[in-house]
Amino acid sequence: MAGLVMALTFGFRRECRKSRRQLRALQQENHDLKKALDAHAIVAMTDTRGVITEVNDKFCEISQYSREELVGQTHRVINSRHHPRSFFQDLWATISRGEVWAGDVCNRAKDGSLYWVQSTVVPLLGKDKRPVQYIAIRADITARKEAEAKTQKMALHDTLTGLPNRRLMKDRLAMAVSGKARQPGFGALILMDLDQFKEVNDTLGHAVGDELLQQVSERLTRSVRKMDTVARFGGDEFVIILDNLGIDCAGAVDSVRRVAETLRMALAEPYQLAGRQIEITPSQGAVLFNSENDEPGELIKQADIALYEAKGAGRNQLCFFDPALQAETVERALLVRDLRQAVDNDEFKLFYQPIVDTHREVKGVEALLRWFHPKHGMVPPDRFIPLAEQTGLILPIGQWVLETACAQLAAWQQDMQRKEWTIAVNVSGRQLNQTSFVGLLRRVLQKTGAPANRLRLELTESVLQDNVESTIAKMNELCELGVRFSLDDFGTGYSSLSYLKRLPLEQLKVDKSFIDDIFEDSCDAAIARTIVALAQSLEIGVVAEGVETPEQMKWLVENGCQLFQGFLFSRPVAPEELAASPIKLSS
Ligand SMILES: Nc1nc2c(ncn2[C@@H]2O[C@H](COP(=O)(O)O[C@H]3[C@@H](O)[C@H](n4cnc5c(=O)[nH]c(N)nc54)O[C@@H]3COP(=O)(O)O)[C@@H](O)[C@H]2O)c(=O)[nH]1
Repeated sequence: MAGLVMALTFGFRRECRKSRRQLRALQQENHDLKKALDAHAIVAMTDTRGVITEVNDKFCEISQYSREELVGQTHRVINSRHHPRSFFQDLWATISRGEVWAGDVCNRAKDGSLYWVQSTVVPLLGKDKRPVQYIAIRADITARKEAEAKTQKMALHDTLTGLPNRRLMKDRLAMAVSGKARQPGFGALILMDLDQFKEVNDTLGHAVGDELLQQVSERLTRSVRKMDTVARFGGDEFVIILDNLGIDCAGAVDSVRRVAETLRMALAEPYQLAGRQIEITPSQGAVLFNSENDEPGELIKQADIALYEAKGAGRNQLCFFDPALQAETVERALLVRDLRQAVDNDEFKLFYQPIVDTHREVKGVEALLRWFHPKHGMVPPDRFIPLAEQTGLILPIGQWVLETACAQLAAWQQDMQRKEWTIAVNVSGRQLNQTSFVGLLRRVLQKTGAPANRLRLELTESVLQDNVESTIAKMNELCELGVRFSLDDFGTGYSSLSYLKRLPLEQLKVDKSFIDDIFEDSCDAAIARTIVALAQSLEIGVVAEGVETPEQMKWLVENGCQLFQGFLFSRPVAPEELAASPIKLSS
């Protein structure tokens, strides 16, 4: 028995020593695990109410609170208010069920700075399988979140100005439009473009242009409410989204007008750039929206149409989108698209209208452009010349006209009947103002071999309104090449008689509108008579335009006019159809 007791005692002691060894080993393992966890993770333990019972050093380090300040508090102490209430409601619902919750949390440190943690909250369960406490294990992911935010900002913001870019603007517009389902009322989209930006870029360089865009962005942002969006649409185009403009349409229109005016005034203050004072004005197109069914892409197009109207109406102003304009604008846009191809596709033809003397002998012709559109047939110049002017396409088209007319003049040098004819070509202000215009015409004359003294350039009075001095200088340079000038549509503009005598003109053309009514309107007759007398006293020629009846011609001859153009003699025709002199009068 004693032997058995001893054996049991030894056995028991051995077992106890073994258990102690195992316990020490377990404690060591636990300690190592804790050390490893502390080195890597931010750890906190809470009770079931969320009161912090234990935190590790990393928690104190990242939150900047001491252990004493944290234990006994809930996690509210580090709440950043970044997440909505529902975020934490979801967290608590998950862990209260005894499930693990994982997610990214933005917290606020003691000094107010924000930090991000990737968080896993593990409930420790009691015998009844209900949580008795929670362990939160977190990793600092602030750097990753900052990098992500930076990438996202770059993807959604314009690098030059820092403003929301086109993509973000479209998102915000889509949000504002869809918000109409919950909150009725008007919002508005303003599309804005800087009227003189191209000149700033061209004359002062792109660096100055960039600085101007930055200053414009700041002024725009300062001029609207925080809730409004100012975005850069691209180039010198900006978009402003206004929301919550009320449920009354007229009131919303008034608000948009007020904001547009504020923006216009903000941009009107001179800019100091590259040691120069620069002034710019904006053109603005606006459209209202008040239904979640409005299409953001369509709204942008409509604001663009309104912007186009504002520019066409003289710039530096606001136009609202008018649905009636839409069809016309679409048609115009299609025509411009086709006009771009027209020279290359050989769709233009020059027609010629004779200019005759008192014996109906042809003395020259006016070249008049015709566009034979593959689908629409003949498009009248009144329809496409203004579009060509607005888009700058008048430059390549005008060059084609000059080349074709000069080639015709050169060809007529071999034709005894037409050798002496002149060709008058209409030249727009935009063409004449090109710095390279004199060189261009010199090259065309050389290339075609046309006699320069048979070429007439027809200018309208409007061309002479701006930069009179430089226009006179350019006209004199062109005269040295041998070409001559006519002043077209005379009497319809605001020509100053004082500079008329300084212009190197060969003739005035009396506008058709005066000839039309010489028998009905005594004023028109007096004006036509005065223009003829003026030309005589300036010792230059005069051509009466739009002569349609023999009576008109008789009256003009009696009043001293020597040259005539009009349907009475011939409509503009293709060169091969030009009648021989003297022209038989049409009945
Ligand atoms: N910059 C350029 N402008 C051009 C060019 N080609 C034409 N145009 C301008 O387009 C406007 C319309 O021209 P068009 O339809 O050719 O009309 C001309 C004549 O057909 C018309 N005319 C002439 N006589 C009569 C007449 O007796 N009755 C009547 N109803 N119409 C008549 O007048 C137009 C000529 O006008 P003008 O140029 O003022 O002499 C017109 O403004 C053209 O200038 C081009 O190549 N470049």
